[in-house]
Amino acid sequence: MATPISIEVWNPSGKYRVISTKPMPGTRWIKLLTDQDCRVEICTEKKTILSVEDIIALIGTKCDGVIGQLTEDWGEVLFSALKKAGGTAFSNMAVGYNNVDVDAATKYGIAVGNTPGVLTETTAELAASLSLSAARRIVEADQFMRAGLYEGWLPNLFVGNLLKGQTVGVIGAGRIGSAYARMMVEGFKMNLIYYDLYQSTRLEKYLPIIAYGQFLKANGEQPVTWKRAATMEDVLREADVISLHPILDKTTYHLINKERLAIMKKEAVLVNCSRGPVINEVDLVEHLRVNPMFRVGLDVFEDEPYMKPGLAEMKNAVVVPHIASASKWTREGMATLAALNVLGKIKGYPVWANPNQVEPFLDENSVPPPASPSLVNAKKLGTFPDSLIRPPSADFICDIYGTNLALITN
Ligand SMILES: NC(=O)C1=CN([C@@H]2O[C@H](COP(=O)(O)OP(=O)(O)OC[C@H]3O[C@@H](n4cnc5c(N)ncnc54)[C@H](O)[C@@H]3O)[C@@H](O)[C@H]2O)C=CC1
Ligand SMILES: O=C(O)C(=O)CO
Repeated sequence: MATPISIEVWNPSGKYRVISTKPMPGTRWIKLLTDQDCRVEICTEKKTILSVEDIIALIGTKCDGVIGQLTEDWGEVLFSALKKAGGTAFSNMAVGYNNVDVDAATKYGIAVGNTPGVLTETTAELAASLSLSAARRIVEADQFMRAGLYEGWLPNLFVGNLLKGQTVGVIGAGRIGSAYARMMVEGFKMNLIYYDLYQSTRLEKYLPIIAYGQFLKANGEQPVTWKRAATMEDVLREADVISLHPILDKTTYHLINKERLAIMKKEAVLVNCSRGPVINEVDLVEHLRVNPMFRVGLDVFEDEPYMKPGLAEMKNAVVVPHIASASKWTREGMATLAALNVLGKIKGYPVWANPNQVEPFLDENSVPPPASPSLVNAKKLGTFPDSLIRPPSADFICDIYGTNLALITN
C-alpha cells in the first residue's frame, strides 16, 4: 500500500478535482483551472518518479482529471483507477506519449492529451547545441580547461568537424526535425538529406533552400542542397551529422543499432533528442569505444535516468539529462496546454482543429479558446465531432468567457 502523498491544494472548494502529478512551471495553468471551478491538487512529493501505486493514491476515490509526466506508466491500471474515480481526462505534459497506453484510456472513455508545437523550436535548438558541442568537442575542452591542463595554443588541440558545406541528416522530419533541419541549413550552410515515412511538406514547403542557394551563389558561395532519401540507410551513409526526431513506437525502437552504426561515416556526429530506445545504447557504447572520432550528443537514454555501462566514460559522447524542452516559455506553455486539455474534456469543450497551431492558447494576454488544444484519441472516443472544434457561436463563447468574443472569432 502506498504511503500518503504530500500535496498542495488550490481552490479547495472547486467542483472538479484535477491532479497534477508534479509541480509545473508558471502559475497561469493553475489560474486557468481554478477560474473554471477546478480544485487543483499538485503532488509535492520529493521523489522524482512516482510509481503506479503513488499515482493510484493520488487519484483516490474522486478525480475528474490528471496531468501526468512522461516518466509515468499510464496504462491499464492507472486508467482503470481514474475511471473508477469518475475521471474522464488525462494529459501528458509532453508531446511524446509513448508512456501512455492510448487504447487502454480509450477503453475507459478517458481522453488523452499531449502538448505539441510549444516545444518545437526549444527542442530543435538543443539538438543544434548538441550537434555543435559534439562536432567541436566543447564538453571535452571545457573539462580540460577546468582540470588545469591548458598550457597554451597547439595546432592539434581539440580539433573537431567543420559543419559548413557538410551534410546534415534528419530522421523523422516532423515538427522538431524540420525546425532542426532549417537551423542547420540556414544557420550553418549545411546540405540536407532527410528520411521520414512521409514526405515532409512542412519542411519542403518552408525550407527556402532554393532562394537561399541562389543568395549564396550570388555572394560567391557554394549553394546548399537538399533531398528526401528513399531509405534511412541513405541518410546514414551520406550525412556527416545525423539527428533523430521520430516518435518512439514499434517502428523506431532500436532504429539505430550495430548494423546501422557500421554504415555511418567514421567521423559522423549522431544526435538524439527523441527517445532513448530509438538507439540500441549497448551497441552505441561499443561503437564509440572502437571509433573515437565518431561522436554523439544525447539528451535521452534507453533506461532513463540511467546510462548503459561505459557511456559515461566515453569522451566522444556529450550527455545531458533530457533537457531539450527546458526553456521557461516552453515549459510554461506545456503546462498550459496540458491543463487546457484536461479542462476542455471535463467541461465538454470541443477539440482544437489544428494541434500544430496552439499559439492562441499560449497568449498570456488573452483568454484561451474554449477547446482542448490536443487530444490524441478524440476521434476514437467518438465524443467529438469529426471536424473537431465547432465554429464558436456568440452565445457559447459569451456563456463561458463573457466579453472576449472578438478574440476568438477572428
Ligand atoms: N528530448 C526531449 O525533451 C523531447 C523529445 N521529443 C520527442 O520527439 C518526438 C517528435 O516530436 P515532434 O517533432 O513534435 O513529432 P512529429 O509527430 O511532428 O514528428 C515525428 C516524425 O517522425 C516520423 N516517423 C514516425 N515513424 C518513423 C519511422 N519509422 N522512420 C522515420 N520517421 C518516422 C513521423 O512521420 C513524423 O514526421 C516526440 O514524439 C518525442 O518523443 C519531443 C520534445 C522534447
Ligand atoms: O515533450 C516531450 O516529448 C518531452 O520529451 C519533453 O521534454
